[in-house]
Amino acid sequence: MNKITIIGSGSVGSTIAYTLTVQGIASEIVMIDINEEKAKGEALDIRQGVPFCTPCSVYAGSYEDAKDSDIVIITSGIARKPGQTRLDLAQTNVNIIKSITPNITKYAPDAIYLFVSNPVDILTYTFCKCSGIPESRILGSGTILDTARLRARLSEYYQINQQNVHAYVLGEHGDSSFVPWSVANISNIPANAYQKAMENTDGMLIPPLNYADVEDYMRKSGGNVIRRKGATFYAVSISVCHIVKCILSGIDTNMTVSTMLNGEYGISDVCLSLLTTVGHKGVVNKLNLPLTESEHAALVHSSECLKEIIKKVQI
Ligand SMILES: NC(=O)C1=CN([C@@H]2O[C@H](COP(=O)(O)OP(=O)(O)OC[C@H]3O[C@@H](n4cnc5c(N)ncnc54)[C@H](O)[C@@H]3O)[C@@H](O)[C@H]2O)C=CC1
Ligand SMILES: CC(=O)C(=O)O
Repeated sequence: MNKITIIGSGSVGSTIAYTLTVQGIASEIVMIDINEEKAKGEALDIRQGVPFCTPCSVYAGSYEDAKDSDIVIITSGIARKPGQTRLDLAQTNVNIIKSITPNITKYAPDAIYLFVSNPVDILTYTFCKCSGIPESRILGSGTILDTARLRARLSEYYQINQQNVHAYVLGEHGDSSFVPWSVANISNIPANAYQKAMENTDGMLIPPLNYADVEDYMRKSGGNVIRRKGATFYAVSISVCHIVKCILSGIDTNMTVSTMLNGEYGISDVCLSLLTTVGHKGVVNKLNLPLTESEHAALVHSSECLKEIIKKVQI
């Protein structure tokens, strides 16, 4: 029996509920929203498709209904508008997190908390500071979405299955994110050697990968989707369901998610994404990747950008 509570039944929250249901990941899903009618409508719409899925009870509820949840996913807040940065949203969404924290922790003190609302690193940090929940049970989806976008791009570039692409985005889920290319590989071939390896095997000629262009594509992906359809919710929901699936499976899995740093790479008191082992009880370990000097500097820069925001918002 896996019980998941989702706070916020907007595009992201309801798509996560739908995806969890279709993938048969949860047996009970509670949907909470300040707009109760919206939560009821979304839950009903999903529930009416359940006869064709693995049995799952999906319903709109109150905080009390979150009792005994294994995982609580937070998607409530104001979505980023075209042209708006994630960080513009910071104070409004910090206030929402502070208002819901006592309500949800009262009923689900033992849950793992998974943040999606933006700015996700700042909200994850806020919850670490004000909830009393152990840091090992608090994570933000962080750069898992950016990592998925990077892998998608590399897979398109090399025309190879995404499963063969092992590359990560670290730091802020935002403008200061970066790719540690020194640890990126395609089927265990370092990213900078893969193009040569392809030429050797089948004579295909493709230009060498332009790292800056790929990172630019990755960082602009969210904005490009929002410009076209007003919001992003499918890729993030699939990414969040991957995290949930890994937690519930009990098999430790490495992924890029946002957690509180306590001295890793010399950085403390900020939440950002590192390659992190996530398991049944939440955060198991943060991997100490052998970053180059410039990659380490990029990570420190990202932490400083986030700390600037933390200084400006009232937590
Ligand atoms: N971390 C990531 O990779 C991504 C994060 N997001 C973020 O997810 C969040 C949600 O996005 P959407 O679902 O598109 O927005 P949305 O506007 O469709 O839904 C937000 C929902 O939160 C609810 N809400 C607001 N205040 C609340 C409160 N105090 N208690 C309970 N519910 C409350 C609203 O009624 C609304 O239904 C945004 O902050 C967005 O920026 C979106 C995509 C990717
Ligand atoms: C909205 C957002 O954070 C994204 O799509 O990356």
